[in-house]
Amino acid sequence: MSADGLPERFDVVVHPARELRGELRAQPSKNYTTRYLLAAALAEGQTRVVGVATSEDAEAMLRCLEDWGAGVTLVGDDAVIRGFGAAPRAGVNLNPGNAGAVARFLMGVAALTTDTTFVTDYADSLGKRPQGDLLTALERLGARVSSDGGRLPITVGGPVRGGVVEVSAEKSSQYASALMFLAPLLPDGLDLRLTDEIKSHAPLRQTLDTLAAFGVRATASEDLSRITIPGGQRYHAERVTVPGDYPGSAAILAAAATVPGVLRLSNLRERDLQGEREAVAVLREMGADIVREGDTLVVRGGRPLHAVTRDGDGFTDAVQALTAAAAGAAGTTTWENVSTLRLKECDRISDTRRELQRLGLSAAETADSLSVTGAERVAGGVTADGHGDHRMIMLLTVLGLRADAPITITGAHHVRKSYPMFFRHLEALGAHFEYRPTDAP
Ligand SMILES: O=C(O)C1=C[C@@H](OP(=O)(O)O)[C@@H](O)[C@H](O)C1
Ligand SMILES: C=C(OP(=O)(O)O)C(=O)O
Repeated sequence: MSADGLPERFDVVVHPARELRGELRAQPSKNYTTRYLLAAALAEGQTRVVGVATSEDAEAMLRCLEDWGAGVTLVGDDAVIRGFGAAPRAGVNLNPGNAGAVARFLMGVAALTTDTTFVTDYADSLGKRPQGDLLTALERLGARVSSDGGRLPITVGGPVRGGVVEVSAEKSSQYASALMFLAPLLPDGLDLRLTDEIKSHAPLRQTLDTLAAFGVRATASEDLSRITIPGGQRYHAERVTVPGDYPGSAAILAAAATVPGVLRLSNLRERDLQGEREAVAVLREMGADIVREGDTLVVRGGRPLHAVTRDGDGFTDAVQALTAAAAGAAGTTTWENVSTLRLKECDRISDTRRELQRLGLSAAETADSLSVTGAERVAGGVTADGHGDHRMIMLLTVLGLRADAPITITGAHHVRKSYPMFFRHLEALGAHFEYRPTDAP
């Protein structure tokens, strides 16, 4: 059994919920957890990271940082990190699990070592995701890079001095973020030129926010196409606190908006650089009753919703949760400009369209958009594929809560990648699940 009391690997049976009612505290942010832990390890001395996430991605970052020589002590909900500064241990094999941001950020920093090799057990997920744009930028800086056609396993080695370098931001913002973490520790720093269409601006601003929190000077053009970080700097922060997680909360908010009841969800600060805070505005635009009381959102569920058309790139990690709400909204909802969704843990455009259709919903896709036509009822009584993707599992779960008959989701344990307490949180609101152990990975 795992810490959440659930089987190590399981399929979940989602029973329809008549009502969701109660209070929850949003879990710690995945994006800020990975950033603060890495920055703390790049500092010399000790940093307390208050309220870190306990997800698989957080554990992956902690594991890799320890392998690189950081001291990690978990004290209650906090992680106390003794950093290795600009000298991660050389000759190490790092395993980032299935965590894309962890893998990318560490591949950038690996230019501080003579050689670091990155491997993964998730050949069909992280192993398939593209790394070429980051590797090209690292090679332009003089790093030695070897890969399997731009995919893991990958070895990166320095030293590099820094300077002017271009990096494409069209497939992922994580490549640029990776170089931003490396930059201040290089002799010459980095003058980053982000090329092609820049996607996922919000995580780039979260990276800038993290550098500032650790005393690192950086300047960026308003459109983020140019980011300049002087070299010879040091990371330093005594203590940082991880804010609440908007991407995972978007699934809870979608559930609360589509099922009758009242939810109070706290620990979601109004001023926050996570793009997925926009999920609140989108749900309101759809007709949901959501009121903010400071850092708490109050949702009164069950109101009729209507479709919207939105550019989804600004809240990429909330698109699937919002799709679950859109599946019950009158009309056809379209998320535009979401091509990067094809490059996540699964192809979140085609695989989501397929699962929606499997549940009897009308859905469509183009190269960079996903649409769903809402239906008053979802029949349920089917087994859906979780695709090993935490956000697909959350989408399907929210649909199951509203279905006429139970929905079974395969590989539901993969929700632990970002939200280990997801099912327990919904149970606290009155949802009912069955957990069926499985030998499937
Ligand atoms: O920088 C980050 O922490 C992240 C950036 C986003 O990825 P892309 O930049 O690839 O869209 C997001 O989907 C991911 O969950 C986390
Ligand atoms: C894609 C995600 O994360 P990552 O890119 O870090 O794997 C996500 O959290 O939805």
